[in-house]
Amino acid sequence: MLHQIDLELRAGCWTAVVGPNGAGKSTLLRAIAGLLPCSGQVELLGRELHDWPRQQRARALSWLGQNQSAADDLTVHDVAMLGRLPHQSWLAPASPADLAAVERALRQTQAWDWRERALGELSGGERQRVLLARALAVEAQVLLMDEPLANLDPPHQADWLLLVRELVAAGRSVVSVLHEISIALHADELVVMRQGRIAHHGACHEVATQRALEQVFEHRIAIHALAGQWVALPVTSVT
Ligand SMILES: Nc1ncnc2c1ncn2[C@@H]1O[C@H](COP(=O)(O)OP(=O)(O)OP(=O)(O)O)[C@@H](O)[C@H]1O
Repeated sequence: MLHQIDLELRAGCWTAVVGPNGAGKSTLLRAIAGLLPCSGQVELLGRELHDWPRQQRARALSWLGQNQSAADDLTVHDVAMLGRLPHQSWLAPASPADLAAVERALRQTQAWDWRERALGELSGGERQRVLLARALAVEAQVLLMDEPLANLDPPHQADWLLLVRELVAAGRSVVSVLHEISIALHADELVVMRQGRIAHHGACHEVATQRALEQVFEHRIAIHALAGQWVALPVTSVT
C-alpha cells in the first residue's frame, strides 16, 4: 500500500528506488508500469498512462519484474524474442529488425552463446541475464526494472551498471528497484522509501539524500567515499 505519492521522475536519467523490505518499492514500480489499480494519476512521457494505445505503451515501457516467470522449455532466443511482441503483428514472423534487436540484447547481457538452450537449464544468474535481454529487446524509451541484479555476480552487476549508463547516454530513462545500495549510489537520482511513502527524492551525491538513506535503514548502513565512489557499508558496532 502506498500513501500520498507525488513523484516526478526526470526523463533521460537513471533513478534508483531504495528502502527497507516492505517499504513499497515494488508496489511503486508496478504502479508506474500501470500494473496496479491506483486512485491517483500516473503519466508516462507527459501523457496519462491509460490514454496510451496498448501497443504504443508496450513499445514505450519495458518491464523486468522481480522473480519474473517465463516458460522453462522456451529457448533463450525465444524468450528474448518475447520482448519484440509489441513490435509484431499477430502471427507475423520475426522481422530482420526483430532478429537484430534480439541478437543485440542477448549480446549486451552475454547470453548470445546460450541462445539455443532451454531457459530451464540455466542458473539463476544466467536466467536473469536472459530476462534482462528480453526487457532490452523491447528497445523502449523507459525501462522499469525490479531487482535487476538478483542472482548476478559482481562482474555482471558491473556490466549492468555500464549498460544502464549506455542506455541513459542514448536518452533512455531507467527506473530500478535495488537492494545493492552501493550500486544504487551510482544512479542520477534516488527515491528513498519507507512504510509506503517517499522519505526523500534527490541526487545521489547530495548529503541530504545520503542521510535519508542511512535513516530509513536505521543507521545500520553508513555511506562513505571510497576510491572515487560512494559506498554503503554495514554498521555492525553497537553504541
Ligand atoms: N499482493 C499483495 N497483497 C497485499 N499486500 C501486498 C501485496 N504485495 C505487497 N504487499 C504489501 O505491500 C507492502 C509493500 O510491498 P512491496 O513488495 O512493494 O515492498 P518492497 O519495498 O518492494 O519490499 P522488498 O524489498 O521486500 O521486495 C508490504 O507490506 C507488502 O506486505
